[in-house]
Amino acid sequence: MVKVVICGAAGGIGQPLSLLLKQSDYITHLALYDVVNAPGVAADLSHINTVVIPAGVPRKPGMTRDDLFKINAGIIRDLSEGIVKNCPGAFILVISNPVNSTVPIVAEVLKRHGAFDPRRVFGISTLDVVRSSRFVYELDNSIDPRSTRVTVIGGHSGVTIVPVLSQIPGQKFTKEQLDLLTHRIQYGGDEVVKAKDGAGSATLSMAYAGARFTSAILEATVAGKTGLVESTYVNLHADEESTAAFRAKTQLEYFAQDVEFGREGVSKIRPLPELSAYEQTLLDAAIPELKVNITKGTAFITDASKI
Ligand SMILES: NC(=O)C1=CN([C@@H]2O[C@H](COP(=O)(O)OP(=O)(O)OC[C@H]3O[C@@H](n4cnc5c(N)ncnc54)[C@H](O)[C@@H]3O)[C@@H](O)[C@H]2O)C=CC1
Ligand SMILES: O=C([O-])CC(=O)C(=O)O
Repeated sequence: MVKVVICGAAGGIGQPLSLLLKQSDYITHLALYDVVNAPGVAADLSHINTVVIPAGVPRKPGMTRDDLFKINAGIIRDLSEGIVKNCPGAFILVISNPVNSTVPIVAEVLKRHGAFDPRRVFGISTLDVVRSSRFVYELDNSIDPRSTRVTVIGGHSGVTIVPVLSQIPGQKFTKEQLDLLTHRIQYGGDEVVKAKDGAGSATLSMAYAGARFTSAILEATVAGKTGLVESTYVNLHADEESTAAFRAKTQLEYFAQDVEFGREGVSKIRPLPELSAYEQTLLDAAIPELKVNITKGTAFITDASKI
């Protein structure tokens, strides 16, 4: 029996995401919940394998993802409490923004209850990867977006999104092209928010990205497939050994990076790919911003006076 629950299922992302996940071979029971039936109050939510969370408000033009913190932080905290109560061992896949802060909120709630396993909590940053291969293809039609996976590291907002375009085989982008691509990838979400003009943010592309990520998790955790890799925002203690040097150097506890999945969720966090000087500069700009985002999420649970 493999139960998956979507919290915030009535929303823009939740609806198409549920349609895509209904086609999964691995899910025997897909539960869809919205506000009133969040896990904290639902009775039948034991034995949940995976919880996908797109609950919360999306941006309007002119807002940053961080502007959503005021409303979404509390929603994520309450849902996390519900998860602890009903299905503490579930894999938790967070879509709700600001992902850089909402993932630490989930972790801190779970820690409070002694239920935190860093291998099982993920921020879904797959949309940055999807956008990267699409935008690269628009610039160079000889690159197939279906088979060209761009590693995106850092986080999921603005300057914290660091696409590692130098790793694309045979790429020869000029500085001008790199600037253009990087900006589009970092601010692709803003482009959509602006185009929707008050009607929300990316929904169908996020549903696609969310279904792709959830499917990879299920293939690894349920079907035991190996070798599945996605860039995702995780707590670096999920793989103490591989991340020790990076944590010591940056003092970061959370970071998006290529992660290999296994039966328990994270099986390995891949080492950072070799970065060009251009990408190193992007990473240097991402780190302080990430620290602020992470501290804000953590403090929301541990010491609200710091926010
Ligand atoms: N990680 C990513 O790459 C992306 C993240 N997002 C984020 O996903 C979130 C959802 O976006 P949309 O689906 O477009 O928004 P939406 O407003 O269409 O839907 C949100 C849903 O959450 C529900 N909800 C609100 N409070 C809740 C609670 N306490 N418990 C359970 N459900 C609750 C609402 O009733 C609604 O059904 C936003 O925060 C948005 O910024 C959006 C696109 C990409
Ligand atoms: O930009 C937003 O608000 C939604 C999002 O995370 C994205 O589209 O990448």
